[in-house]
Amino acid sequence: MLDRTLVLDRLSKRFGEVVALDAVSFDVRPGELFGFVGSNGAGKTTAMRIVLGVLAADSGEVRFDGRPVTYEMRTRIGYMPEERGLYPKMKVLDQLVYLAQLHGLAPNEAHRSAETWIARLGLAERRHDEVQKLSLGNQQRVQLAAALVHDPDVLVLDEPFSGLDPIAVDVMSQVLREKAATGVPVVFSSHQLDLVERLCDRVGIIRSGRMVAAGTVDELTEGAATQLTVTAPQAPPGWAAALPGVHVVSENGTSTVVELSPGADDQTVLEAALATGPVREFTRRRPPLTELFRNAVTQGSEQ
Ligand SMILES: Nc1ncnc2c1ncn2[C@@H]1O[C@H](COP(=O)(O)OP(=O)(O)OP(=O)(O)O)[C@@H](O)[C@H]1O
Repeated sequence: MLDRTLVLDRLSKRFGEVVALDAVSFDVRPGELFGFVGSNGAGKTTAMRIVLGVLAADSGEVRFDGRPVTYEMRTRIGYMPEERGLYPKMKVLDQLVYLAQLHGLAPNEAHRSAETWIARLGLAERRHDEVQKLSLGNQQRVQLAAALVHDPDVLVLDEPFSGLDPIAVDVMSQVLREKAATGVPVVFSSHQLDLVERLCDRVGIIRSGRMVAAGTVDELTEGAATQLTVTAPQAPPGWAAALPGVHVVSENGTSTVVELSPGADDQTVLEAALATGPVREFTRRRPPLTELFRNAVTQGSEQ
């Protein structure tokens, strides 16, 4: 039976003294959008390059369909490299046709596919322009088209959203969702965590070459301390600061976010809020991915 899961299994890579990856493992399942996040220099690009075979791992293995990824299988991966990889002087259509043929499509198929993606990504008026004459955002659209033009079985995209305007972000998001919906595993790196949270089925967080968390945002939230949002318009600033087992995360106008220590009672917070006057909101809050990320990348580090 086919198992179209992309598996990174204990990948390690050093550059001299620098340990870029230390036994990094995660998998991207068929039909899944997987967000790969981590601070600058955490190892995302290195891991993606190893998946593509642009770099060799010191140890560990990449598998797809249950088998180690070979050179032939790599031609079935759509890749958007961080450094981008287009020929600046080639025209958009020519470039896409060329890349599609390089990946094994017959000339007429290559043409058809290139035209399809040019239309889908809003590049019709630019199809005979040299890539170097396009705006950066449009170059990025061409780069996405280049990753998709050979109808890949896997998509690996290094920061595909960086530098895109909101419309282009929507187009990119939609295309990635559609591609995943056809059963393709899609992994992309990004520093735009709100976008990752909105778009991805699962998220992996890497810190200094080690995976520190992977799962759905709900799974990553499990075990996090309970947080409450309390809106009490007449409460004086700092009203919650002295409550036992309560840590004030933020105070924004009349709205206060507090975190409870294990065993602390949310009713104590409610009573304290009510003692100040009316309470307009009292809800449990799911920490956003940015907060989980901040905790994951700072926990256990020296700073
Ligand atoms: N070719 C190389 N030679 C030496 N060191 C390298 C090389 N490529 C990466 N590194 C180092 O490996 C570590 C991981 O880098 P990598 O580019 O994978 O991080 P990243 O998570 O993609 O970062 P960013 O978010 O900034 O793109 C960094 O310390 C980087 O300096």
